[in-house]
Amino acid sequence: MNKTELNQNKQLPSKKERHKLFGSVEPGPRTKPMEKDQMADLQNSKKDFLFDIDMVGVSNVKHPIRIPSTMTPEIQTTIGSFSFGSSITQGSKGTNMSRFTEQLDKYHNEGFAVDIVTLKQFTEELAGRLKQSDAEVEVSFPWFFERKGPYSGLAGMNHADATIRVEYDKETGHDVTVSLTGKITTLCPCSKEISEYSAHNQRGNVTMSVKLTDDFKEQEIDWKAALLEAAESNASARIHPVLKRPDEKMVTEQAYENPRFVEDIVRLVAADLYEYSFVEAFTVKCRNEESIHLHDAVATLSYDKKKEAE
Ligand SMILES: Nc1nc2c(ncn2[C@@H]2O[C@H](COP(=O)(O)OP(=O)(O)OP(=O)(O)O)[C@@H](O)[C@H]2O)c(=O)[nH]1
Repeated sequence: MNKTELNQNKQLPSKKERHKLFGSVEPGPRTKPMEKDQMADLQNSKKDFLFDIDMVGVSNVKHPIRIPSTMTPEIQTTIGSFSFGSSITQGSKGTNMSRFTEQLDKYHNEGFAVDIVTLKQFTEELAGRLKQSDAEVEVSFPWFFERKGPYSGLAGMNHADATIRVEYDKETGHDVTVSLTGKITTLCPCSKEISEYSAHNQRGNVTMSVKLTDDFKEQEIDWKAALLEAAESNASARIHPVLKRPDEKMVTEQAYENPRFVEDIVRLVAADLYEYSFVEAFTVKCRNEESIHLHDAVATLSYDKKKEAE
């Protein structure tokens, strides 16, 4: 049916009358100032407000961002979920929340590419804008990468969940922690050992949180690709978007030849992170979605190379 054939016989009241019908009322008298400089500024009141606050800010801010990558696609537009904050002292009532998103828009207008150098600059500038001695910014986003079938070479897109967290303090400088959750295939070693045929397998979620060394250079290392490789190269098999039968055979056999418990995964991934010179400390978690249970199998391992050096 097209526009002219539609039967529109109902006589509706005007939009203004409709709003009134549903409860809208005439605006009341305006007694408070409209000009910014005459408005009360509660958040900037100075008094003894009992406690310092560790962090106050905004979270769950969705924004388009550009992500550079050494894997294809080399630049991608994706959606970042941001949180911003800073501490405030006992003497301040509140922070100026509009300044977080105001700064985000400034960077957006300058073509915000979310890399570590830019985020460090962003966080330091934010502390200045807030007139605080510290600030923190965290952004999480789905990072996409091309993956080819091992035999056919047919490509498709996979993704991993990435997070960058930058903490800035006027006294101590920047601390950067990056995280990546990649998905892998694991095949149960116990099931393989005890069964006449087959072995059950799982989809594993490997989350690596890594504190970067102060001299980390992202022009030399793509941390996303490095963490993904740590997870996938230690798995029973990698996960692929496109698999033809020869690919499927290869992936199935590879998983059977490389059985892994959840404990094996966290230890093997930890070994790779230990060898990465840009990693100062790390936590590895693996959560296997079990195919023979309704529950998941989980393991966590943390290591701090700085403590080892002490
Ligand atoms: N501090 C504080 N602000 C809030 C809270 N809830 C909402 N707001 C925000 O207060 C913001 C406006 O505050 P400011 O950023 O201080 O605005 P302003 O004082 O005009 O901004 P400046 O000119 O930068 O000082 C709005 O964006 C609201 O979102 C809250 O719980 N605490």
